[in-house]
Amino acid sequence: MSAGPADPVVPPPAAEPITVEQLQEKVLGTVRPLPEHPLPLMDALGLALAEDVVSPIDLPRFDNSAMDGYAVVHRDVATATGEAPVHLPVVGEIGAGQARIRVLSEGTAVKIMTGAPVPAGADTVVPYEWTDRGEASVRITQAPEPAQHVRPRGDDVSSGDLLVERGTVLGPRHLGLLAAVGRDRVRCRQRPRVVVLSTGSELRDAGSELGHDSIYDGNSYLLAASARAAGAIAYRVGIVPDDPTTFTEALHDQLVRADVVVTSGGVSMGDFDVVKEALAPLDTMWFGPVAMQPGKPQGFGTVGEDAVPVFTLPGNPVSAYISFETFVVPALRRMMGLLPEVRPTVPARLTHAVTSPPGRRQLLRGSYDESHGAASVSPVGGAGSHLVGNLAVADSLIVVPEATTSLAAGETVQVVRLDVPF
Ligand SMILES: Nc1nc2c(c(=O)[nH]1)N[C@H]1C(S)=C(S)[C@@H](COP(=O)(O)OP(=O)(O)OC[C@H]3O[C@@H](n4cnc5c(N)ncnc54)[C@H](O)[C@@H]3O)O[C@H]1N2
Ligand code: MOO
Repeated sequence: MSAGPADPVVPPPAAEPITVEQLQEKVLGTVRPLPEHPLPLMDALGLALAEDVVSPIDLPRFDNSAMDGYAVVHRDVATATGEAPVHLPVVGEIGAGQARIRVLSEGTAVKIMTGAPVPAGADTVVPYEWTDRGEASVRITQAPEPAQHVRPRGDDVSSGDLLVERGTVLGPRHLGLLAAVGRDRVRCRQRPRVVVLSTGSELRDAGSELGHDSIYDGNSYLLAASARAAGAIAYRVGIVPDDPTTFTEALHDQLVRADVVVTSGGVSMGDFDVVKEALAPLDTMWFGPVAMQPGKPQGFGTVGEDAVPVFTLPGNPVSAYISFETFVVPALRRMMGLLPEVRPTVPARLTHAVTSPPGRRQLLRGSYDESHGAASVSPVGGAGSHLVGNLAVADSLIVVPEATTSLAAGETVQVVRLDVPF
């Protein structure tokens, strides 16, 4: 039997895409909440509180004046009018933080400033506007109500009150309250440290010269800024060329300071897809397509002794960004103890018709508007995953479900609002 022509190389069958939810489940089944620590208040902004905070003191801490004026005994001034003013000797002055006079005798008045402690014996404050502002003696021409302009101790917060509940996401007002009762640290889950690596031999740093075939590395800024916006600490590592050994070394160098690693590029079908080449042999990593657009080629798993979660996002900028929002943000929120983990969608009326390929959930860039009552969303630019100009203008993603290939203007769609806290 004579030898025939060599058998053609048959490529392995393409992997079946998994759904967005399946990859989210894989991610959330892997990442764990980070440990809790007492953190300085300013570092706790945006984090979930990991303790119930009970007030150790009353607020106001002492009866204090709500006005600049005179502290008096109400009985002494009850009859004061313009026609029949009351005159009282002034025994001194009490400034906020300068309360040398602690007791007031009947038949006298003491100057008092807003916030200063009302002396024992006094029960009412007469504002300057109802007096002649006398120094040695004061003429009072209007009678206040009993206890008027006195802010009583414990009126706002009582010692022992539950001030901020475990799980509350701390905003500026919570931090203000916690500091007001004397807390300088609170227990929170620590922020994840996210290392961002951009791969691609075509990449150059912003600010440097471009060659005829090079482009600027926008993704490391896009992803590091997204990590910071999600509440994480971001380390933007330099560009890694398309060389698997260099990539593996760069990755392992970074693991020591990473709770999460995010890479961009090198995960598709190309001849230089460095990330896939370096990590696909690990049985702790998964690579495959996800039924979404942009963001089809994805990889996720863990690397190193500490099993650091690694997200290998596609290099196209819009794909990288949408993948980060869809898969990395829920992981970061799980680590920080923030709920919900996946950003919720809201309904809105579509202003223009759109089309979409079958079998993939399309996430179209959109501009959301609720200024005219009902919520609406307009598509921004095309669907191409290289269109960063459009991405910067968009504030939302229009969700076109997998089985839908077209939507008419006026239909209701689900929208991911990108810039609103959740
Ligand atoms: N034969 C096939 N080719 C491609 C497929 C496919 O299924 N079969 N999928 C396409 C899809 S979808 C995507 S998304 C991309 C993903 O490719 P990679 O993750 O391997 O990314 P690269 O090839 O490295 O880069 C893609 C694109 O993005 C630019 N890029 C990369 N990094 C950056 C960066 N840091 N800043 C700015 N721009 C970046 C890069 O220059 C390329 O233009 O694969 C398709 N191909
Ligand atoms: O799926 Mo790719 O992520 O379209 O650009």
